[in-house]
Amino acid sequence: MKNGNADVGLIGLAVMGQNMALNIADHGYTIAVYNRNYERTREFMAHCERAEPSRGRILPSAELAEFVQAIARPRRIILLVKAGAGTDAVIGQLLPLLDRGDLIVDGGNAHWLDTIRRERELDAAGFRFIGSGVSGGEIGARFGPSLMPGGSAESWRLLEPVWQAIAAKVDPATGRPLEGAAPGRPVTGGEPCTALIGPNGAGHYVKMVHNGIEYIDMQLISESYWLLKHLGGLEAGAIASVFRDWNEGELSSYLIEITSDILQQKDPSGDGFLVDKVLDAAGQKGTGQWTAASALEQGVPANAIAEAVFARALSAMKEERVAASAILQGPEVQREANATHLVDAVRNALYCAKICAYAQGFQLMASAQKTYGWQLDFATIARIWRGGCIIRARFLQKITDAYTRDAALSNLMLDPYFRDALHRGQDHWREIVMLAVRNGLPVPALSSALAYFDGYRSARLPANLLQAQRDYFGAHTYERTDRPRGRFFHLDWPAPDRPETETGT
Ligand SMILES: NC(=O)C1=CN([C@@H]2O[C@H](COP(=O)(O)OP(=O)(O)OC[C@H]3O[C@@H](n4cnc5c(N)ncnc54)[C@H](OP(=O)(O)O)[C@@H]3O)[C@@H](O)[C@H]2O)C=CC1
Ligand SMILES: O=C(CO)[C@H](O)[C@H](O)COP(=O)(O)O
Repeated sequence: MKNGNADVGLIGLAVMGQNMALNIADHGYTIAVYNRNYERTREFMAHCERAEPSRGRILPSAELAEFVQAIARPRRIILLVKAGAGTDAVIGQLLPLLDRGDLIVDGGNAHWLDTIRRERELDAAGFRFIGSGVSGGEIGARFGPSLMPGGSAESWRLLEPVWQAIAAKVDPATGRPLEGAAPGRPVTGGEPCTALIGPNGAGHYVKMVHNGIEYIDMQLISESYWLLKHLGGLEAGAIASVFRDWNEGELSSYLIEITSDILQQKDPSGDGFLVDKVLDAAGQKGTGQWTAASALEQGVPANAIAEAVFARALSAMKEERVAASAILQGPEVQREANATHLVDAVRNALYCAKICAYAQGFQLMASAQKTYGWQLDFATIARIWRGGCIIRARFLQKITDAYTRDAALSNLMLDPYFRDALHRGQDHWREIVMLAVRNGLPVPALSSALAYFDGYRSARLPANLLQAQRDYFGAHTYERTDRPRGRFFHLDWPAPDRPETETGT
């Protein structure tokens, strides 16, 4: 195949692809672009002509073969197309046009098992493949996303300069994102929010867990808003101010910041605040569900993350809930007299639950790495989440510090900083969950995170009875507290004298 001059190629010019192409061009690379539907390419180029200083470095093609020919070898081709069948279709069309050694980078939200399969198949056919998580939405793709690549070290060497250039940048000491990028003027300096996560599907797995954490973070914030609204009697504009204050402290994060902005938005087509008119039915595209399913498969108690997925599912049953609300009764909501205290207590509850949510996400990755033969560096993962991605937060610096102190930390909650924060905040957290329960306000994320905290810190749980029940009806055996672990016993429950036998190890 002919060899062109473009440094990089990109396929898929929907919101993510357009913005990443511009980001790459702003960093001085010449980039060939292609989209299945050429009309989208035409509209994109028209926009570039109007408004983009780097337009001269963007080379559109109407035909896939022409696009491939425009790229210098070994080619680096980024896919930002609909995950799943769309990605396989594009790879299938590309392969006959490529040369051995060319690199395909899938930046979509792919399922990690698909990425493992694609990497194996492409490697066997002599091509290179990287599955890279991309986070930050439209603005991140444009001015600096967090990038989580998975693939071989050899493939990474080809991609690394581009990924390091376009990734979000943070101040290495404080972890604060470097702001101020504009079209044609990317930020300079700072530490890039990207690193090779591991081989094959590791990058996409970590991106999936990022999204699982995103789900629970958003659900916790939404529950906090709901409590301030119903128990505190605060209107959206007042809650926006509360979140603005919180964004100055330990809760400071992109999601808190956008929440404040959303809450202060007036309805553009009516009276009052927009948030009060947005239908309470949340969508989802699958990454949260994959995270919860993976946690179940791995046997990792990521109950709060799963609750966040279920909470979206329950919200989507809007008509059924409306019908049920006329039949099923709960308590009358009693307003809290001391709004200042309520705000403080909710802030502490949110922070404590957030610690648990991240602890669950990191425990899940720690388990998955054993299953898939990866060696994940959790300090690095936290480091590259400090900027660019949806869950970026001041908090991520604390997680980086925790895993830097102890790379083998078994649970984030055990790190001294987070342990002390949980100890400080738990009284308020319990108070808030009790208040919510007493008033019939659903707080699945705040309460399941608390159950996780209490379960994890319990030396003994009622599973003694549960295991005895299993032995009773299914001869599933039990271990004894007065014998070493790994020795199993069975009681002959139906026998009149109920003898106990040791069944082996
Ligand atoms: N939106 C977001 O905030 C984020 C998205 N992502 C991921 O990035 C990827 C791109 O996302 P987004 O920009 O939102 O776009 P979409 O996920 O909506 O995908 C649309 C793009 O995929 C192309 N496409 C779909 N099916 C095919 C096919 N069979 N063959 C060729 N092209 C196809 C479309 O081409 P056409 O115009 O011809 O239909 C279009 O360019 C997705 O995998 C998404 O999961 C990752 C992080 C954030
Ligand atoms: O990856 C993303 C952000 O990190 C995408 O915005 C994704 O679509 C979010 O998931 P969902 O649509 O299920 O809310």
